Amino acid sequence: MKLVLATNNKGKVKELDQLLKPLGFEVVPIGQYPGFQEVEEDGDTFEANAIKKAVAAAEFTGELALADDSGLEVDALKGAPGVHSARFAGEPKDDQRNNNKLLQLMEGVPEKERTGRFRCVIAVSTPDGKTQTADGACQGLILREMKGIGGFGYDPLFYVTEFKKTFAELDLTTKNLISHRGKALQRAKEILDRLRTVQEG
Ligand SMILES: O=c1nc[nH]c2c1ncn2[C@H]1C[C@H](O)[C@@H](COP(=O)(O)OP(=O)(O)OP(=O)(O)O)O1
Ligand SMILES: [Mg+2]
Repeated sequence: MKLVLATNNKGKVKELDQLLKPLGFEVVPIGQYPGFQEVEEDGDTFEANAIKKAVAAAEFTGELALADDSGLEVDALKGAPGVHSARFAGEPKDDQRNNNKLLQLMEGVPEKERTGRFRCVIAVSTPDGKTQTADGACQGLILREMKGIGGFGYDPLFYVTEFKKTFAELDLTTKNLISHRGKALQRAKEILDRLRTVQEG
């Protein structure tokens, strides 16, 4: 069964692909459908944005579509950048500038107050516009300098105590096991299973 990934983020595609392939889905990134207009992510919540992206992709392609809206909540910044994570340092969205801005805002914040978490909401939408969501979170600390070269986004600054490593130092399989995205997808599996049972009878 075909499953369109409603994301242009190559890092997400890589992670979601590894999680979804074993489930037997034929995973196709939306980039392979020319002419798809990226939706404006103007929702107040991860959920609203994820739904918006999934619905648009399912409608455009006529296939089952899965979207991910995610971001980093930093306690010392009262939950920022949150839903605005991708464009934290303005347009165009840029991981390096976002990380630099985060480092700057966190200057002088003591160890104990450097807590935060990634959140992810996955939305699954059918071509007839029915949508279901699943969420996941992963707790960590914001480092004072970037560490590691893997992953994407804020990964080099996000330190997981349990592994004594940043997300950028973990291999894909380990990140998927513990990440916000991995956890959300674990929950989304049930949604996908049900949809497939209905479809394939
Ligand atoms: O595992 C992660 N590791 C590091 N950073 C992450 C992660 N997960 C989300 N993030 C950051 C990247 C981006 O700054 C924002 C997501 O924004 P978000 O709008 O959901 O994704 P996006 O614009 O990159 O791609 P798209 O909307 O096409 O799916 O949070
Ligand atoms: Mg986005």
